[in-house]
Amino acid sequence: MMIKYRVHDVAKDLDVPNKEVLDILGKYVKEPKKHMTALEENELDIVFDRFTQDHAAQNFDAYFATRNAAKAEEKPAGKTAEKPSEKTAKNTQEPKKQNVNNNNNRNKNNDRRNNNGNNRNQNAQQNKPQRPAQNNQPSNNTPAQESASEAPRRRVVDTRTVNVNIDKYNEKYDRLAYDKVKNDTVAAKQKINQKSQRRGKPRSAKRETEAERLNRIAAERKAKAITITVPDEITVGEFALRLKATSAEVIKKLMANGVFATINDTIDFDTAVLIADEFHAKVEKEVVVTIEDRIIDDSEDDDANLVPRAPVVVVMGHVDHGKTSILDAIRHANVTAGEAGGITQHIGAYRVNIDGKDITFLDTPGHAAFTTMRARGAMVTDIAVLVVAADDGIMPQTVEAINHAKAAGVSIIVAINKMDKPAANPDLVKQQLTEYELVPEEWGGDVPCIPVSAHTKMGIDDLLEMILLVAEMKELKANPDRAAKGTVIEARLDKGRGPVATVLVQNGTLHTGDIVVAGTTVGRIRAMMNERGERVKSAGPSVPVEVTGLNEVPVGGDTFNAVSDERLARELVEQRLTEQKEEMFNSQTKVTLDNLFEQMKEGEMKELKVIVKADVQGSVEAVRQSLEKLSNDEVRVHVIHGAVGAISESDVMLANASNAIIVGFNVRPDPVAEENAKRDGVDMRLYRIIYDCIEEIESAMKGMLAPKYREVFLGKAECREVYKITNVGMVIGGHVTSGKIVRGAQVRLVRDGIIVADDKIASLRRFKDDVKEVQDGYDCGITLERFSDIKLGDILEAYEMEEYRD
Ligand SMILES: Nc1nc2c(ncn2[C@@H]2O[C@H](COP(=O)(O)OP(=O)(O)OP(=O)(O)O)[C@@H](O)[C@H]2O)c(=O)[nH]1
Repeated sequence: MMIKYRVHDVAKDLDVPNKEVLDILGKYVKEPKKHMTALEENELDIVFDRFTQDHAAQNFDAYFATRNAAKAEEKPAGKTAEKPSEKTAKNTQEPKKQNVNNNNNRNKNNDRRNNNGNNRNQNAQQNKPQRPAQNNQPSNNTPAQESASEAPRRRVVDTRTVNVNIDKYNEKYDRLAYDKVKNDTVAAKQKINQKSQRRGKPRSAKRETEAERLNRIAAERKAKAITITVPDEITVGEFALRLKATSAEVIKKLMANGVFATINDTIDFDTAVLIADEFHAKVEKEVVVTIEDRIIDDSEDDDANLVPRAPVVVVMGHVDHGKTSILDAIRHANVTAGEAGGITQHIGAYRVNIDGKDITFLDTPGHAAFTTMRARGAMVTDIAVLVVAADDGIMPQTVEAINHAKAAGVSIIVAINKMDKPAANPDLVKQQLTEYELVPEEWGGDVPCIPVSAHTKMGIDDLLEMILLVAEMKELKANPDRAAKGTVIEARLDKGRGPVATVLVQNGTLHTGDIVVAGTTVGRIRAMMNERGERVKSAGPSVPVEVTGLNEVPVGGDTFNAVSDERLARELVEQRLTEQKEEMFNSQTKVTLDNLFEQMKEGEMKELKVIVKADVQGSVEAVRQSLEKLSNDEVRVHVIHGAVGAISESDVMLANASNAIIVGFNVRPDPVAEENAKRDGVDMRLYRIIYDCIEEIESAMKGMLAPKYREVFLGKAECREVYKITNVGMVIGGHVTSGKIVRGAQVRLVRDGIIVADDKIASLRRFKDDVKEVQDGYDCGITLERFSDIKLGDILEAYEMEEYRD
């Protein structure tokens, strides 16, 4: 389609007023034209020719001079476009240009017209450089032909002859691709190139070897002098890890220092410091922050916060010397008429008030409770009242009580009781006391001796006064303004109230609602009650209260603490329970006939528990009776379970839980039981004759057990066929299921867990050959020396007896 090229278009492209184009046309064309008139081809030629002639440049130099000046002002984008144009201009020699013009002007005019819409502006710009070429080259063609050919020709040449420096771009691409490959994983080709470059080179050239790494770390260590933290004890492996060294390095250094330890062995802090020094590392003691540290306030009290507290008193003495009577007398002496009947509670401790001063008595007479508490690390009492009956004097339990009180470092006050009795001889008691380094005050010593009578209440007040006096001397103090800490005096499970505990607050103040951890129990104090059965909201130092709200019954002597965080408190209790279980598990040594005597000697074994399994009920009973008759003064033999049948998994479980040994008569353990017994260390003794069993256990109890032989298991075979061969007898077609079957070995024939025979292997064959042994997984033919009643499915257990010394 022909695009209309109007006058004003031409004028615009030539960058001249419409009038100039119209004037040219007016000169050469008859018909008058207007600016909207579309021009014919010949008309256009005329315009371009005329226009070219009118605007011709003088020469190329002049053209380029003006061109370069203009270029400086142009945008950079213009530059690239300009370069090729210049080249083209230079290359274009005058005769050549003429030809081009001559040959192509018509076609190019057509091109130009076709591209008219898009290229008008471009044409206008390109027109200017065309002028000098045309000017310098006076053409034989018509002006119209020459000028019309220039613009389209330049445009075409521009794109075709641009000499792109491909190498430069390749170079740039290479650089870009390399960078990208370094950071990313693109440019596959580049990657391949890199890989191929790497091929043939040793890997170590790029990667650090292990030795290099270690050297580097060692150098770093030396340079930096790292500091590590180490607890009291640390395993070699963990220590090496913290040192950033290998275990082998640490073990080597340890050996050099005379310590032979493996990776799992522990070394103490001092050794760790020594070794760390060789690694140029400093060691700091690791402070382990436990849950206790976080929730229990264990800080020392400031003297300024301390206030006097009531003494805590325990009453001790020989049986029937009047401990309970004295405690009752004190309790009643302190009850005013109005309160009579108010004392209905027994909470394990009570307080009396003497002239405005309190005394707390532990209502658990006897040194047993006192000792139990001490054994649990609870230091509860300040003063011990030693009750000695004036008519009886010092007796064995009095001595024990003295020793316990002394060991605990508590002050002793002697109450010489039963003074109302005619046979009372207080001087004798005092005399006896001196024998135990308790010198009465009146004899120049420091032990107050108060004659009392629980019956007549004589001297009770003096006793209480003396307690207060001693307490005063001791300057007992506590800080009521902190979280409570104390000891569980006693505890029980109440049907309606759940766990109930009497606790003695020793420091701080306990409030209802407090979260408390007591040993392995935890809870929020629901209610508190004093010894009068009155509800109280708080209990300060030396105050005994009965509390409810704990999740379990604590143990007397457990320390309790009011804590700050319930969740952590529960976690702490869980932790304590786990530790307790582990401790129990570790401390419990399984009883075996071999260690029975040791355990008896150490007093750990008071009762030998036995589980009896036999093939018939008669044997079970016979064994039970025979064994129980073995009981002596030191140990009682107790058959905790007896039954017929093979030793089962549950027998082993029972033995494990109750620390018993298992005795089997003509029975065998099933495979699971055998495995479990081995794992749990349960002693399983298997006999065929009751007498052997009795003898062995008896000698074990006497420490005489020294078995010289033991059974060594060889292997098991299952009877899969039975053949009867004349002159040979019964032949077992067996399959070895574990270990090996050996010719001449002892063999036990087991049917449904019961031993049906104990015999010897007479012959062993593989196919037709006699063999010495047959391994696991193979079939074989077996004959026994004596037993012939063989059945399919019977198990043959081959074993041999081995002599051994302890
Ligand atoms: N005559 C007289 N008898 C007393 C006196 N004190 C206690 N008794 C008697 O001594 C006996 C034992 O008294 P308890 O108070 O039970 O003695 P205990 O030391 O608590 O005894 P156990 O709890 O068994 O250790 C009782 O029969 C009392 O009546 C006293 O001062 N005078």
